[in-house]
Amino acid sequence: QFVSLRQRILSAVQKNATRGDPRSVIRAIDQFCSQKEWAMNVGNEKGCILDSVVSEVNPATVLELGTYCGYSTVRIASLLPPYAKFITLEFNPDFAAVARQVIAWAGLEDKVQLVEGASSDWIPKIKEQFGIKTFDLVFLDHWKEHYLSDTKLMEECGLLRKGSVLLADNVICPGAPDYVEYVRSSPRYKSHYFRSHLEYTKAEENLWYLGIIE
Ligand SMILES: O=C(NCCCOCn1ccc2cnccc21)c1cc(-c2ccc(F)cc2)cc(O)c1O
Ligand SMILES: [Mg+2]
Repeated sequence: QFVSLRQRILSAVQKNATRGDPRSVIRAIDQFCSQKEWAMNVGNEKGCILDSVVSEVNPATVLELGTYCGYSTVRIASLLPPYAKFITLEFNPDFAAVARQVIAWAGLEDKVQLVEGASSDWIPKIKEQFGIKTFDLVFLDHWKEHYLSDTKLMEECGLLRKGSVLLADNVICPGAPDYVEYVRSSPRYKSHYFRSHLEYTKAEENLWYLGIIE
């Protein structure tokens, strides 16, 4: 009977990765998606850039918008200090169900809080629900047309501070032109991009790095 792509990704992890070994989980997903079927994980090339930003920021609080199968969630969680608080938000319950199992296979379920729902509903509730003042790092990888509105919403909710870093995937493909235009022209942000490629392809892509300067 029909097995969804997300289920095939989970099976590839359970078959080829070692329980409790995040790197083997990442490798298993990348092998499956480069050899068998494309999927919208951030991928290894952009993933290495993500790793370097997480290591440099060394965040105590992280928000990820867009869990999907948990690939970037595992990459980020495996680099966080023990006291860190990491919230990842997924809209699609089927993706969230797979992500929970991928995160658990990596042995990182205690490092991550996976929340199901829409960013516009959850962002205003994060402070009281999770006892978080501001985020040191935000990884945007959800609906591209919500990057700008959600960044403004995070500002309004006081979730960002001077020094907060926002990292956005897919600013070229599928693209978030209004977001790029807004942050580039705003004096509040210092922004630059890391040249890369769309996951598992040769198509040009950038990871858009954004530092809040005031
Ligand atoms: O669409 C993409 N991601 C978003 C998923 C839905 O996110 C929904 N979603 C997740 C939390 C969440 C919270 N609130 C609202 C919506 C919320 C996405 C798409 C592509 C892509 C590139 C080329 C193509 F030909 C086709 C697709 C690549 C990527 O790397 C992506 O990330
Ligand atoms: Mg993406």
